[in-house]
Amino acid sequence: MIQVKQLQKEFRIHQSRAGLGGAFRDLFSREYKTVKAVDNLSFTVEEGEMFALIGENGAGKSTTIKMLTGILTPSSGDIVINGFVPFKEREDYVRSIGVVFGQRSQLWWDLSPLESFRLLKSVYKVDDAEGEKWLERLIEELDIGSFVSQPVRKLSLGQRMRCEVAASLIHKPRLLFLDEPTVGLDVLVKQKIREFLRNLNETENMTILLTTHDVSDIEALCKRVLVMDKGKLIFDGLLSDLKERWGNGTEVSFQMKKRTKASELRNVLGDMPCTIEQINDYSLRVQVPRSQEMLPFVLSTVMASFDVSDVKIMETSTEDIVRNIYRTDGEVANHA
Ligand SMILES: Nc1ncnc2c1ncn2[C@@H]1O[C@H](COP(=O)(O)OP(=O)(O)OP(=O)(O)O)[C@@H](O)[C@H]1O
Repeated sequence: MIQVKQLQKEFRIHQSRAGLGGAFRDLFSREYKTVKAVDNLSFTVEEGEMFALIGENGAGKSTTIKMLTGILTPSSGDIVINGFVPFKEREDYVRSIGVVFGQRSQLWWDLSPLESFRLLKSVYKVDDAEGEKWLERLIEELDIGSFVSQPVRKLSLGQRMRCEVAASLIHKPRLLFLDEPTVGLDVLVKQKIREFLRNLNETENMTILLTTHDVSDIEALCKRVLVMDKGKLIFDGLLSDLKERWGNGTEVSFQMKKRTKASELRNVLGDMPCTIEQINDYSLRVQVPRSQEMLPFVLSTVMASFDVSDVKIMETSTEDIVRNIYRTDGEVANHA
């Protein structure tokens, strides 16, 4: 579905000189700096994959999405998506993709989403009977029926975002790009959008690419993750591998029925390489290393030896993982 080979994008940025004299000199000769926003990016994606592109601010995610959607022309390298070269065959290509930019709207502000949907239907020349059935399904699954006839400017962010997702899918594309689709939304709306996307991927085999800063988006939706840093791809693989290699392990909190000291827990866990922290007289936190087999052992040993009233298991967040990758970025280049 997607083939990207040695993709590069450079921007030439004007450098302003300092002070009044500098501004005066700028009038006659300008200084420029070249920024490599995307640097030698290569990856392939099969039809029906749902994957995430992550990285810190300025890593090059938006520039990549803009090249993949045909908005920007690469400085060099190749992109072939669904048989099209995006920036060369834009008109035909955009009929096969849907795009949601979390920060920008594709709905008409003074019209209702429903009117925008109808306009988009005629822009994309969507077949009427089938298109209407598809639209009904989008309205139902995104649960937007109760406000789809109100002007967009009167909708809340969460309501509008669900309408944006519907608008991007009016022409039933094979591929959907979402740039920060859940930014600023509350938990319930996030959940609704995620559920919808999962269902779309399963029932329509739609290929979905997501960029996000919200780690729970990735955990809920994607097995595969691409991590970018300073324009380069530094990891391409399973989220589970990413966690195994760069995660901090698992944190388990035990709430005890009786007063329990960290030293008592240490006695039963023996030489197990985990750290134990006393939270208060009745609760303790155990940091279990990455190895998968250790967690069941810690849980069963502690439960068998103490009167435990509650247990909470917390996995390392993907944000921690990305931070860990950045700390060792010299080493990770080999894993992309
Ligand atoms: N139109 C442009 N002109 C000049 N430089 C640009 C332009 N667009 C992006 N850049 C630069 O390219 C680099 C990558 O930017 P990009 O927006 O792709 O990052 P990002 O990973 O999407 O970041 P964020 O998470 O903040 O959106 C940055 O250094 C940015 O300043």
